[in-house]
Amino acid sequence: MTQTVAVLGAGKIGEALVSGLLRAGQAPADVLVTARRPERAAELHRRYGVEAVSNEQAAKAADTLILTVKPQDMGALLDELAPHVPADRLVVSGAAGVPTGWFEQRLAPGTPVVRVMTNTPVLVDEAMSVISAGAHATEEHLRRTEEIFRHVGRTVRVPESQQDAATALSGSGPAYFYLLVEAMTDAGILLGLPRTVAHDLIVQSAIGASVMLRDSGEHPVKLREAVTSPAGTTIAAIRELENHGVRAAFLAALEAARDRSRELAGGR
Ligand SMILES: NC(=O)C1=CN([C@@H]2O[C@H](COP(=O)(O)OP(=O)(O)OC[C@H]3O[C@@H](n4cnc5c(N)ncnc54)[C@H](OP(=O)(O)O)[C@@H]3O)[C@@H](O)[C@H]2O)C=CC1
Ligand SMILES: O=C(O)[C@@H]1CCC=N1
Repeated sequence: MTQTVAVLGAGKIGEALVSGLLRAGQAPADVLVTARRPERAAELHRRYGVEAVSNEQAAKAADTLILTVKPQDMGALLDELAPHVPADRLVVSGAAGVPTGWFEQRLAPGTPVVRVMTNTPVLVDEAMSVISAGAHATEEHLRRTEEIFRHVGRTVRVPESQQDAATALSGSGPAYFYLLVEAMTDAGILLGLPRTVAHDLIVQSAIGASVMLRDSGEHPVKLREAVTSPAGTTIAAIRELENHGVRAAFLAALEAARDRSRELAGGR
């Protein structure tokens, strides 16, 4: 990796990407960051030794620009950035909802744009990053993007038409698991366990179940069946989950997340 990468709007996701790039061997001199607040810029410089520059300087200096501001801040960023981005730069957007066409309309004709939906496990190198090409992005641009995001987890390519669904599933996905852990810990307390014990039991069960899902190659139904003994405890719980419509709640919830991602496309 010898190309310069700039992370514009280095908040939670942007900082995790900077950290991943450096751990993968990219020299701090080849990584630029931008921030809205001077104290945030200083913090990133202190932590990682990377140079904090203006958005305009980043646009002029970096081969790849990764935009990690919130969707609602993307309009202001593009107004500032667009006049300074040469058409041979690769622009990677990490924002939920915003289509590549929106960037293409604001950048010089022919500028390659790639859209990525990652997730917060990027902080522990276990991200799921979902990648789509815009109209002018070639195989080489997709590979460059994959190379960056592979340092912090897995990558998968999908057509851009599937990005709002991917945002609902893996972009927001970690939040659903945290909610589940929270609810199950409360249940443990209801059953008389100390909070710390309940938390540890659920977290380790979640880790064990996740590793089995990833490594066994078995369908989740098979894995669940192996836990569910005839007339046993698990089926008693599953009856209640079905009675309370948990499966239907997930279908409705992910539809709502997908719809919100679509709405963000028009919200800047
Ligand atoms: N959080 C998540 O789980 C996921 C988020 N995403 C997407 O990633 C993006 C970033 O999310 P996240 O990291 O959580 O958000 P953060 O708010 O942590 O990071 C965004 C950063 O951009 C800065 N910023 C805003 N405008 C500008 C500007 N014009 N120039 C320079 N910096 C600017 C903000 O500054 P300030 O600190 O002053 O606000 C902030 O530090 C979003 O688009 C989101 O849709 C994608 C997948 C998962
Ligand atoms: O909630 C959000 O809008 C962002 C995008 C995916 C996860 N967090």
